[in-house]
Amino acid sequence: MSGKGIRIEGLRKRYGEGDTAVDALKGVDMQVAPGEVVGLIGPSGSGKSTLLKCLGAVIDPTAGRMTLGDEVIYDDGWRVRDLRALRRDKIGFVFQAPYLIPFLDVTDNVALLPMLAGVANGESRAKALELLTALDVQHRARAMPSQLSGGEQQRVAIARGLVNRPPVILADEPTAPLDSERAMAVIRILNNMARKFETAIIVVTHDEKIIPTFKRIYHIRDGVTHEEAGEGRGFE
Ligand SMILES: Nc1ncnc2c1ncn2[C@@H]1O[C@H](COP(=O)(O)OP(=O)(O)OP(=O)(O)O)[C@@H](O)[C@H]1O
Repeated sequence: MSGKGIRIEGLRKRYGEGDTAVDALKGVDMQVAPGEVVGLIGPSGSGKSTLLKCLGAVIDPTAGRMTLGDEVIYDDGWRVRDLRALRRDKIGFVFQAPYLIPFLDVTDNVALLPMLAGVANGESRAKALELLTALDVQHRARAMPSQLSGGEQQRVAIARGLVNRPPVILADEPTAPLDSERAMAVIRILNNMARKFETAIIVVTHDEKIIPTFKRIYHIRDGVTHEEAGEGRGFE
């Protein structure tokens, strides 16, 4: 892989200490190239959420190494000073529930992140509209979240995850509440966006509908990942 994308080596996470310690990640290796969408699959308690939280700089790993592009962000300790800026600028999150802010309209829900990063309001809204257009939901730009269908809300949430053009997107069960057709639409969008913006995307999922679409899958069991070729059947 080139210097871009995300790479994890020997990542460990221990919760607690002594007799009650839980080793949730026991040396995870993973790499996702720019433009690639990989699946992360594993049974309950296998460490998926822990891995996403470490990748998203939401919790501290215990040991290992993480590289984002050419930058080492963690090497037995964080190597970036401002973790908030890392989360805001380098990592996009897409969750199972869209978690849109109910009192902001669609455009401002998406524009909020660049605004928080100091981008002028007009420019932030223009960025938001560009993505809403790419996701074919621009006709709802002035609507409030409660006025949208579930699929539209999820597309707005994807726009929000992408608006700062992060090199990495972490998607946690992004299709769980959607029917087959909408789930495929979300996967198609994530793949298109990955290619268009050179984003590395990791999708945690149990969703049997979308698992065959991945070209590569990481299985996590008991805190250890194993890579497998997926069916890569596409998503039409
Ligand atoms: N804050 C915590 N303190 C102690 N142990 C934890 C904590 N969070 C998770 N664990 C433990 O770490 C292990 C991995 O949990 P994790 O939530 O990462 O699994 P998961 O694969 O996301 O599970 P699920 O699919 O059920 O959400 C489990 O044994 C869990 O009990």
